[in-house]
Amino acid sequence: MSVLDEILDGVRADLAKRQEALPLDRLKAQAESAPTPQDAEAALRRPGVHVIAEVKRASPSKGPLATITDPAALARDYEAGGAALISVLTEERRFKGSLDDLRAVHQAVDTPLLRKDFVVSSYQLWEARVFGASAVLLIVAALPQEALVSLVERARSLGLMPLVEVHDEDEVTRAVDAGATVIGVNARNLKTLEVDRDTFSRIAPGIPSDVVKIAESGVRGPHDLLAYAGAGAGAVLVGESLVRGRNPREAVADLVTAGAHPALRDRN
Ligand SMILES: O=C(O)c1ccccc1NCC(=O)[C@H](O)[C@H](O)COP(=O)(O)O
Repeated sequence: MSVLDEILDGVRADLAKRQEALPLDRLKAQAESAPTPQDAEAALRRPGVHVIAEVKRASPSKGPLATITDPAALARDYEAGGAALISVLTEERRFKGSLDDLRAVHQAVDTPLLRKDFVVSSYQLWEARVFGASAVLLIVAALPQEALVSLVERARSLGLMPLVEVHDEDEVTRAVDAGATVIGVNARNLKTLEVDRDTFSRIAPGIPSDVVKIAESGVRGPHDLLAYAGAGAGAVLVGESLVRGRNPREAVADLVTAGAHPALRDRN
């Protein structure tokens, strides 16, 4: 069984418990008083190469990454550094995240939020709405095509931007067929956990030019952002190097400064 399959088993078990505790009709009722999502895609389509900064406590590949006692304070640092989006991991078993983290971050910042999880059901999209997200991650490798198409449509109907994640050319085809307008290329192979930073430059040329391309994983600093930008990325998604670094606000600001270089701002 791959790491991804193990994660998905845990996600389904935890989801079943939440659905039992709060049936969908009651969750939908909560969504009526939920905050209106922001236009996350518009934020990514502004000129320049953008930074999506991630609240990431732990990972299957590295175990605990940082003691994040106050995710809201970390998110405020990310916002002050200029992040275009903030990603909040809500998977509990392997990443030690939670929907409470998402809510706490939503109450602390105005930046649009990405719910980063392993979405297998529209129930999780409703949760994302209720807890303050403006975007959700949909991982092609985790979903049959019919479910992917349906979740892309449902996310949009709820006002959430679907960020569709791929790792190879076949998955790009599936993402485009599902109607994705924002595609993330993950340098991390979710089955082996290996990070190969060349994945983006190999795969990105096959993604239609009108799609926002996000390079995910393995960004250590501005030099990696510039390399991804050179291969066509419109944004980078960064977790580990920010939560492990000494000053997350400065680290985000350094990336944002690199992404705002006139040569990158003027190319769109
Ligand atoms: O981070 C992991 O080990 C991992 C393992 C299995 C599935 C997903 C995983 N990570 C999710 C991500 O895509 C990253 O959190 C995100 O791209 C940021 O990556 P990094 O900057 O390398 O922390």
